[in-house]
Amino acid sequence: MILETHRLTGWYTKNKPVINEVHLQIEGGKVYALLGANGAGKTTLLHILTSIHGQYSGEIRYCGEKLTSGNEMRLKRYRCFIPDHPDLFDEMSPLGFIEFVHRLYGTTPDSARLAELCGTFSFDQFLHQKIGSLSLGNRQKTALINALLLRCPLLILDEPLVGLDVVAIESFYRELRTYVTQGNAVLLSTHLFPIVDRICDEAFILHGGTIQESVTVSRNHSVQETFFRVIGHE
Ligand SMILES: Nc1ncnc2c1ncn2[C@@H]1O[C@H](COP(=O)(O)OP(=O)(O)OP(=O)(O)O)[C@@H](O)[C@H]1O
Repeated sequence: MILETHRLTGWYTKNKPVINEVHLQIEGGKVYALLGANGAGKTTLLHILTSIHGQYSGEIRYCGEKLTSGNEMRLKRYRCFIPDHPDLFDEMSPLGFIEFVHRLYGTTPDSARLAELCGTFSFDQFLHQKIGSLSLGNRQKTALINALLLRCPLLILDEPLVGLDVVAIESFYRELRTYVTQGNAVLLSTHLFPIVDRICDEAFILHGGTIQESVTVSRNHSVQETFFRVIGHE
């Protein structure tokens, strides 16, 4: 199992949990969606999993190892997180950023794969520009290309399509599928059912602070219907 949580409870104000006793199991080879209404706690959950938010109880295990404050930096190599609006360094170029993050992970970017991804995402002409001068979509592509190059066992994405054009979205779908066929897993939060139907294998529905349903995505089963039933809307 790449990621497991046990009784994960997180809060901003003590005794007012935003997520409550969440159990997750994420295995390699699959793309998982995290669904929930506005304010359901999706970003909070992703921030707890990636050690951005530290007010939680319960257990998080990456590849069998329990996450603690002592091994946070070491276990970082098991996952890569892309927030909905990535906070990149404006003065750096995308290439500089990619090299910088790889150094933090104790590795170097694969230049052949970088060239391939730049082609896939029509990104060659932006690789040496200042990040601060890039459009939202191209900033998003910087974070995405970097994450795909890092090849962490788990890629975690918060609202990944923000800013991407239709061609980039198609490439993104293909790249995620390839990523998981190599034994990795992807966990993404989204409000968009087309992305769930198109690329996800499983969907977690977060409501009332807990995962109310874990749905296997298939042609015979409408995730959207289950979602509306769970959150109490027709
Ligand atoms: N920094 C914060 N301090 C206090 N409360 C917060 C903070 N961030 C989020 N919350 C609260 O936690 C709850 C969950 O918010 P969160 O952003 O995790 O939801 P979400 O499911 O990602 O929402 P959305 O779909 O709107 O992005 C909300 O009630 C929100 O107001």
